[in-house]
Amino acid sequence: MKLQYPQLLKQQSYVDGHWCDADNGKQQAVVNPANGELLAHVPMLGAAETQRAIDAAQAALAKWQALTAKARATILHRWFALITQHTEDLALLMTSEQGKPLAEARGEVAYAASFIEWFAEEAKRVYGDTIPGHQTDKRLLVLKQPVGVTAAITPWNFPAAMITRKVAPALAAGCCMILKPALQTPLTALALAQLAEEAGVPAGVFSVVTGDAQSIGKVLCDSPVVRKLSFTGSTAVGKQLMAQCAPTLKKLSLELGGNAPFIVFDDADLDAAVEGAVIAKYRNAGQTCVCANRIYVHEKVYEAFAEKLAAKVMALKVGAGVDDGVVIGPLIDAKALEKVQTHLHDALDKGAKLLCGGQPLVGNFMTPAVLTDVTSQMKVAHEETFGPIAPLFRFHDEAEVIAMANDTEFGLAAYFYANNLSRVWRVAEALEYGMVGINTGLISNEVAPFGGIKASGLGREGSKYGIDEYLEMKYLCMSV
Ligand SMILES: NC(=O)c1ccc[n+]([C@@H]2O[C@H](COP(=O)([O-])OP(=O)(O)OC[C@H]3O[C@@H](n4cnc5c(N)ncnc54)[C@H](O)[C@@H]3O)[C@@H](O)[C@H]2O)c1
Ligand SMILES: O=C[C@H](O)CS(=O)(=O)O
Repeated sequence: MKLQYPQLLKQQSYVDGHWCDADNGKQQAVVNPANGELLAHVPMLGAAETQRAIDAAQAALAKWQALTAKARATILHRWFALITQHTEDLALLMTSEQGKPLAEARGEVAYAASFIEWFAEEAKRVYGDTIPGHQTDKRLLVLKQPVGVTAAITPWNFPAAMITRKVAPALAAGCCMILKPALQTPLTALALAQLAEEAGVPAGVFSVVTGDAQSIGKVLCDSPVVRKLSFTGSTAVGKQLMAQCAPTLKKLSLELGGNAPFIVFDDADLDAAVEGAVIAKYRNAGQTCVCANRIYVHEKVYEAFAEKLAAKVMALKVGAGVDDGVVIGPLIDAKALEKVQTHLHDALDKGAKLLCGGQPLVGNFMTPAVLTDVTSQMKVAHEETFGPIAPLFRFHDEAEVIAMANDTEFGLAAYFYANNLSRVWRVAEALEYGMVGINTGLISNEVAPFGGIKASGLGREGSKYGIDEYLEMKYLCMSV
């Protein structure tokens, strides 16, 4: 992996402004999911080092939150500029450790940077309120103040954006943050820390602790100094962390699993719907929390849609993310591939038909698949597949498909294609999800509130709402 700026390949954790190894010298290998190549080693930090990161954050907090919002914004804008300047290196690091095609990795770097730019400006708009007094001698005010020391635990599928979507609002609000990135993708996180240090983020304000998830997570959850935890990952782990945070009553943001329905009505623009389905289904090889997990197509257009989708899917090039023209990279590991194959064969065993793809290739690769005649009896209907399989279900009317779309514990994202305006409003309001894409398969950006309901989590990231997750409200009642 040849970087233009070799200082971005970090093989140490970043605690209290210092690059460090684990106290016991333990390390974890980082491998390329496309070919199993050893990329680097990172330290396996544990409880003691995590506690030091918390202590450093507590020590740095007063000075950091005392800066003006503009002063914090200036540092964040410098961080944004450095990330943008080093896009190629960050994209190569990301593709090497996570597998996504370079074009997607470049896009994620820009997406990740956009949260820093957005919250640099939001920092200056943390407004409070004055409230008309309830008595003539009272003056009432509301202040917004930073939560304090915060922690973040992030997944492997978006190694940059899931981090900046947390760190940016935290630092903008005047908080400090300790981050534990996924073990599979620490290099991108450490490179972001290198650039944060170069941008002038003071020691202790932002630390990156790589290592054993359970022991690091326990220290972060148990510490009364840590006043907030922001987690992105599976619903199962999210529930566990929520329970671990209960004794210290932390503020929580949970961005969890999904099971997105993608509905094609009979009045949809079929070519647009196919284009949207390809993006919503196969982005990041289907390893995205907002991926279309179930595709419902009206019986009148089912065959035409299936044929058009299969033609597009068969043209998607599969291969290593660094290779030209590759659209579908490897899955993150053999276990992920096995789960996707299990979903595929479960559906086939229960009567689904394979229109194209589905073949496992050498290593963690498989060809993107389209399944037809899928029913609610199959695993793909109820579990998050997290891979490149498009299961097509038939439906006959609006009420039926709304009921099927909502028949899940999850509530993150949903999509539908239709042109009748009354139907668009009816369906948008009836879908039980935090986010709904209408005639589009790509909804994620820094300006809109990202998040879900039910088993998909709590809170929102990005948008004007995202910084509230890192603020506390204080009411002042003043006698005059
Ligand atoms: N809602 C969203 O915005 C969003 C975004 C990306 C991924 N996800 C979800 O994440 C899942 C895939 O990502 P994943 O496999 O990394 O999820 P995961 O839950 O296995 O891991 C997520 C993070 O939690 C850590 N972790 C795991 N067990 C832990 C524990 N006991 N204590 C502390 N930390 C622990 C992991 O090391 C990793 O850093 C999918 O369900 C996907 O839908 C959701
Ligand atoms: O996996 C889900 C992430 O949130 C990715 S994105 O925000 O939808 O790009």
